Amino acid sequence: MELYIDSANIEQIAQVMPLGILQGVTTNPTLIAKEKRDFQTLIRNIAKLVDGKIWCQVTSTEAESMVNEALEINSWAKNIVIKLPMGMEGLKAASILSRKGVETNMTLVYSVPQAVLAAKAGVSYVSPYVGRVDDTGWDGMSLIKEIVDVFQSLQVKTKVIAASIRGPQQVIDALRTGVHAVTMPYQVLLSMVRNPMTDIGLEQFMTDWNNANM
Ligand SMILES: O=C[C@H](O)COP(=O)(O)O
Repeated sequence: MELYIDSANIEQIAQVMPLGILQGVTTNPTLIAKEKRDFQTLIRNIAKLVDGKIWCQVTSTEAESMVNEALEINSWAKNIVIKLPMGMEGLKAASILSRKGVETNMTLVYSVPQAVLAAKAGVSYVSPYVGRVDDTGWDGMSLIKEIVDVFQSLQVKTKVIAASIRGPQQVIDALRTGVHAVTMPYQVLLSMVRNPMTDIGLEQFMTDWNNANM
């Protein structure tokens, strides 16, 4: 079971990595853009905080440029791995990069056929978007389950990382499908940690402890 935080925010990442429960960080161009910092500097700084992988997406649109960009990003730190967008160019780039031994993750996966093609291109991970599928009126979790089942029955080595997660229960539902990994936003991770009953219980313990005349 691999868990990642879906964030490019240094403060959030610095807070959660020491928990020792995450295998790394996933980013995307939207998350990077939100930080309003120099791309390379930001990724290098995140890489220093992360004991694990930092997934960084290329923004080029043609396979050849995607490959060059991926190789450049990949050279910034040892733990940086590459996200490619699903499509003809992404598949081409994935095939080239996998032959070069660069670890890749095919993102924006919305169907089992897309996941199968990405696996054939040699990606290490596919990222189906649970929340965004739900937004369209379809069932994101069923998509995850179908991809996991097809990969298992075909003995495909590519791992499935459930992305676009909107709440703690979705993390658990995704894990119950047999998915290899889940990436979640900071707020979802906090919601998994916290429970009002835990807070009430701890407050009671401390009150009783402090009131005791020992
Ligand atoms: O990069 C993939 C993200 O997990 C997408 O999540 P989002 O739908 O919350 O933007």
